[in-house]
Amino acid sequence: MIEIQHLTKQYKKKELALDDINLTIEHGMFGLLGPNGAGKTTLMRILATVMPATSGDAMIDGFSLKKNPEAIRRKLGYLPQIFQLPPQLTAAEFLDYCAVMKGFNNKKERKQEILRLLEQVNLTDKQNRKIKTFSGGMKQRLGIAQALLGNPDLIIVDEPTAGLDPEERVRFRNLLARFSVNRTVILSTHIVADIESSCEQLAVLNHGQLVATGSTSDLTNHAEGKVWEVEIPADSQSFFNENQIISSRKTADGYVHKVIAEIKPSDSATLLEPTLEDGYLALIGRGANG
Ligand SMILES: Nc1ncnc2c1ncn2[C@@H]1O[C@H](COP(=O)(O)OP(=O)(O)OP(=O)(O)O)[C@@H](O)[C@H]1O
Repeated sequence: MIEIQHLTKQYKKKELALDDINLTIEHGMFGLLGPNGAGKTTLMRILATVMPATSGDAMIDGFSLKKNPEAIRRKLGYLPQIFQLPPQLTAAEFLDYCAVMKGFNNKKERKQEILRLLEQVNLTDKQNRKIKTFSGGMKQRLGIAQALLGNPDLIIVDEPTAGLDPEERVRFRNLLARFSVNRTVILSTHIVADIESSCEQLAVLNHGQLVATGSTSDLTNHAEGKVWEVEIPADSQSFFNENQIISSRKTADGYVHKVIAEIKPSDSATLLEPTLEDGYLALIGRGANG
C-alpha cells in the first residue's frame, strides 16, 4: 500500500507542480489521469525515487520515501515516459545488461529470469533481434520487461501508450492488467480509455492538485446531469464556447453538439448518460480535449 502525505514539488521559482497531494493507493491497477502539465510525471518520478519532493513524504509498504529510498528502490519497477533503448543490442542482451545493473550476479539465474520476462511480455521469439528493428509496441513491452526484473511489488508506468497504435495500446493495457493481480501498478496517462477498462481506482490531477479520487463510476458521476445533445441548425450560430463542446457531428440540417453545461442549454436539448470521459472533462473544466 502507498500512502502519499502532503507531497509538494516546486521547480525553482515556478508555481507548484504538485500542491499538497494526499492519496492512498491500494493493490491492483491504479490510474493517474490528468491533462498535459498536470504534474503526473513529477509525481511518478518522486514515487520512483528518481527525484526528491520539496516537502511531504510517502510511505510505500511501510518504508518512507524520504528516509529509506533504497528499500523502496528494491521493491520497485519503473518505466519512465521517455526512455532510450540501445538500438544495437538485442532484446535479450538489453535485459541481461539491466539484470546485471540490478544485481543479478549469478549467470544461470539471470538467464532464467530473462527468459521468464521475455515470455511474460510475449517477446520470446524476438529475443535475438536488434532493438532498432522493433515497433513502438515491442519497445514498450521490452521497457515493461526491464521494470519487472526481480518481480517488484510496485510498478510505475508513465504515459506508456503515447505513440502506440490502437491495437498495441489495447495489448499493452491488457499486459499491465495481468501484472497487477498480485502487486500495485500505477499507470499515468492523459488518455481516458487507458484507464476505463483496466483500473478499479483512479485519481485525477489538474494544475498540480488532486481534483478527484475514487472508482471509474465516481468519476463518471461528476458529469451526471451535465451532458447534453443539442442540435444547431445550419443557419444559426453555435452559442457554445470551445471548452463546452465534447464532440460535434454534421447532419443534413446543421450540427449536433455533445456539450457540458450545468443547466439545460436550450429547450430542445436532450440530457445524455455521461461516460467516464465526460466525467473527466467536466472535472478538469473543459469539453473539447486539448
Ligand atoms: N524539470 C523541470 N523544471 C521546471 N519545470 C518543470 C520541470 N518538469 C516539469 N515542470 C513543470 O511542472 C509542471 C508539471 O509537469 P509534469 O511533466 O509533471 O506534468 P504531466 O502531467 O506529466 O504532463 P505531460 O503529460 O505533458 O508530461 C508543468 O508546469 C511543467 O512545465
